[in-house]
Amino acid sequence: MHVLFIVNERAGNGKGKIVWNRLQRHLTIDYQVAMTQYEGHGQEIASQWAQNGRLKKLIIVVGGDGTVHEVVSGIVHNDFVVIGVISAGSGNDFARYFPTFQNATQIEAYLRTEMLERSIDIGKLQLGAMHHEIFVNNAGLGFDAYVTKHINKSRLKYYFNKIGLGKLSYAAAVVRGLFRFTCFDVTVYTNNQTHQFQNVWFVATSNQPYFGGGMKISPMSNALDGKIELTIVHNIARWKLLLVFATVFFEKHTKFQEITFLQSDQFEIVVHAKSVDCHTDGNYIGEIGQDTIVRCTIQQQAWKCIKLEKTKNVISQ
Ligand SMILES: Nc1ncnc2c1ncn2[C@@H]1O[C@H](COP(=O)(O)OP(=O)(O)OP(=O)(O)O)[C@@H](O)[C@H]1O
Repeated sequence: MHVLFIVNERAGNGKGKIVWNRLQRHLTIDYQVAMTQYEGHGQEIASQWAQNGRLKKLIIVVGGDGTVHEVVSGIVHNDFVVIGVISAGSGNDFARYFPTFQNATQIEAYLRTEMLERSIDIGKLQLGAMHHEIFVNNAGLGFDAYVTKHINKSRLKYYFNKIGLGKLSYAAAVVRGLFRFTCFDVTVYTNNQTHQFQNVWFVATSNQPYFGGGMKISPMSNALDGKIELTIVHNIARWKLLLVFATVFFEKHTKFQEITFLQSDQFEIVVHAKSVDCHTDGNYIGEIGQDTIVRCTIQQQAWKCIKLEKTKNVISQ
């Protein structure tokens, strides 16, 4: 099997480089490696390499959720490529649910044995008539995307990262956002029903349970079931929203009446606001305008992930 490592050295505030340096010292297999040089490069590398012949191939991503998102975007619906991941990001929600490699020994053992794989669903967001994006883990409209946008722009991120306190820039952006963010109204159409929500903080669309770096926001999500779950946080006081963020780590947030969960294989979400921020898998993708129709669908068994026999990850059980 041909093996390509796609490495984002910048992932996890430089963790990608450290993890790759350590990993490559222990690799004894034949492999190719490509370093991502800019945003979107992971998708370009993966799609070019995947076109190359009809032999089975393994791409191992060294990076975080954003890099996995790009690479899977590049190979979706390609039957010859299997994806493995070595986590080196900040949030690493992918690794909390899907099986991942931990070291070179495990990669080499995988290549020596049956090389099991599993076909996984992917979410798709169609934003208006033109733009569409996939999501491996989740996508979001509203507060979480707003926070992501401000972290990306923030000078604080640069300084905090320099002194190894990258997570503080996230906390600072959340607190700032709590006071500045403007809520919006949303209409959701699904299964011949219409749901109206006022004063919405965010709408998360999930293919797997984890979100935002370890929050199990959508406990019923399953990346094999052909369904997407929507989590809508609405009409909630600022202080109570903080409580939601605190309780979500213990799955107690499901008791709040201000959180609505919906499940289906397709949704139409219409945002009633001048502009609302969006992300897919934590990558900021821009703003949508007043009354844009966001169509969210699921494509079943759209890409292949490694299957490991002995792992604690949910999807392997
Ligand atoms: N050489 C590069 N320079 C700058 N940005 C890059 C480079 N290579 C990749 N990127 C971008 O870096 C972004 C962040 O990477 P990634 O999501 O893997 O790390 P992370 O944000 O630390 O982890 P997580 O998403 O798990 O929190 C990706 O969306 C990708 O587009």
